Amino acid sequence: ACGQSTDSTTPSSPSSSKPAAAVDGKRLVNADARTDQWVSHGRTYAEERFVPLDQINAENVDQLGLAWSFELDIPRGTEATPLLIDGVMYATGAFSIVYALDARSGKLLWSYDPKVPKAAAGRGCCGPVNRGVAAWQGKLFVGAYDGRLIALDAKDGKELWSVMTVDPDRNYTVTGAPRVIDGKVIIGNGGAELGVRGYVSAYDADSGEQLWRFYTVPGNPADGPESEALEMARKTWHGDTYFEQGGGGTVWDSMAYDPELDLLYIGVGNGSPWNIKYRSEGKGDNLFLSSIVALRPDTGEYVWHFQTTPGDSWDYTATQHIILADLEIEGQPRKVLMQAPKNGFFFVIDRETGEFISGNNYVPVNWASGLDPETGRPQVTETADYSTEPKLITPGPVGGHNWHPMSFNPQTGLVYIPALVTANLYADGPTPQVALNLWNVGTAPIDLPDDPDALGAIGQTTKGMLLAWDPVKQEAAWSQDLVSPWNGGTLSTAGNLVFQGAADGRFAAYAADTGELLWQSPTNSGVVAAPISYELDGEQYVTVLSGWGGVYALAFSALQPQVRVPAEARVLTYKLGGKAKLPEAKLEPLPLPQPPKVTATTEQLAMGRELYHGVCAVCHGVAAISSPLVPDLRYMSAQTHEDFHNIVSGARAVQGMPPFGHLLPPEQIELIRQYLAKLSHDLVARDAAQ
Ligand SMILES: O=C(O)c1cc(C(=O)O)c2c(n1)C(=O)C(=O)c1cc(C(=O)O)[nH]c1-2
Ligand SMILES: [Ca+2]
Repeated sequence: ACGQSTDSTTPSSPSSSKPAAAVDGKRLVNADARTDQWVSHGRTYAEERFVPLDQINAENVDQLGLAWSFELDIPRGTEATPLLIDGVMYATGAFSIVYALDARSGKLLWSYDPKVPKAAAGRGCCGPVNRGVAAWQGKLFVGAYDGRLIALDAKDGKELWSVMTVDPDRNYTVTGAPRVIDGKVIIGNGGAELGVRGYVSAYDADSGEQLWRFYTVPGNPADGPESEALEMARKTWHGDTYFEQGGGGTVWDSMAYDPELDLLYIGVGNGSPWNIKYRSEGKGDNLFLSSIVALRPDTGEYVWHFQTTPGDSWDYTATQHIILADLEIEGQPRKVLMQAPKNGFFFVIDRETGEFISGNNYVPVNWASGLDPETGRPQVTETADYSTEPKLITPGPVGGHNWHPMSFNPQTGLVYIPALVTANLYADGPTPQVALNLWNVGTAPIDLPDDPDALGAIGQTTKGMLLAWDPVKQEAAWSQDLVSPWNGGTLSTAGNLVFQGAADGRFAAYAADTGELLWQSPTNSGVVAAPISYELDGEQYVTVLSGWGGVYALAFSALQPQVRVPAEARVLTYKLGGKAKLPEAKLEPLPLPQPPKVTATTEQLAMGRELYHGVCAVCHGVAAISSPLVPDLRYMSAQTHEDFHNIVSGARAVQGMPPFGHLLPPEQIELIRQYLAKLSHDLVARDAAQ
């Protein structure tokens, strides 16, 4: 029983002598035909994340159970989509660790740890996550968080080559999955919150030699003319200081490829800093920020672009998942590209030309009143301008949709979006020097307002949605509300199902046509990754990685009190009648702290709060309310209070606490400590009052 393989190669078991991960151009281009494989990130080059299998379907999904699970080494943000090649599953975990598992049993075949220095966690915006590997002719490729692109022998995980793809003196990180096109490994990077210039590069799969690099924003004006594309882009920037702050435009996640048109599509991120006032004298479109750019994969040559947020000032990246599909629009077959970028508008673009076809907002937005019907250019409102006073803007910087992959079911014609409904109080703010390795976004630090009205407005509008979007009608078909905005990516199947994990520790299946919740099962930790499905020996499986994490999990526990999940990370594989059990979820309440005396004045505490939110909150959480991924500083012991200055200065760098001694003088560290002690006292007082 070899499933529905439609080519002559029979699936091999991991113990056979067949070469591992023998993926070539033919297999990648024809990936849709093999339901016993998942050979590239979005299953196919078009990245639909749709599996034409219906053994598990809306009628029997209630019998789905765990077949096996495998625990990962690091219980932190787990964002990877695994690959499934000839019976072997290739997954990645936090800090870019790679695992090869026997897909039938979940048994570990090998693992590879690139030994990313733990303190590097502080060099990225959003945690040391990794979204998966790519495969080509016996090799696997992983982008390590510290900027290396590493080739492994798929058979045993031995390192074959490793190249540094970034300037290690700037705050670049790599979180996205590489893609391979005709022997070229394509990889981008992140860092646009910390002052970098974005680009995407191609490396030779055999040798690791760099073949081309496409920068997404203009370089140092002092260096003279650049490529034609960048000369065109330069005309949309003002002043010449953007270069010192990087400019941004990182390509940190999405890519897709159309083999017929031979076009590689990349999703480009936000400006660095966010605030256009400090980047481009407050004006200009700033190409290719927040754009989808089409390139020739052989050379990296620019072909066309479509900018989703001209003059981005809100971290509205267009790095969100890109799906290629053929749709009938107004009676005409159209080759389209679809994206739901952070800015809240769903775009359907002609993927041959980059021409705008249609668009509409898929979540509430107040930064724009709509799109120009001809060009698709957002019509920006007064509300979006925070240059003179703070503004409550929707969506916030985590977007209406973040990196969590969506999926497209050609049978229902719907796109299933893991949507976020969020708002943020944007205000003009400082731009610390890039060399300080701090967030440098030119807006006030993330915080929540004390004003109960403003806080209420944010809290009430914050939720998650599994949103079924009709890309032809540009309207919702149905949606399901979720307690946290931050949930898993989606998978569509021919069994009229959509699979999605959730923040509150569940993996669920919904009817693709109606949205009815049909099945759910506990996952202990929260799920942010996207599932895959495949069949082995005639049986259909669904796999998803659990592991609560990513930027919202770290920073915004204060806004999602319902989400109390333990820090655990696993590969979870399900099948009909599966009987395996997960260990009991462990989430012990933390013992109440015995905080030291607060000696700071009210004014000093306010300064401590501001410093905390400027430096600490992106990992330890706004208002110091943290997820269990990193220590909740309100619960610090007396000993930790004593060691606080040393810890902040680097004493726990090997455990992953980045050193901040170079930028925080002892008086400021003390103010932060006092602020935290004050929060501890508040906690104790609240407990006593209950
Ligand atoms: O601008 C960038 O370079 C960049 C990089 C990344 C990243 O690499 O993870 C994220 C973001 N931005 C970002 O804006 C964002 O919301 C985000 C969420 C996550 C995550 O993994 O949860 N990464 C990133
Ligand atoms: Ca960003």
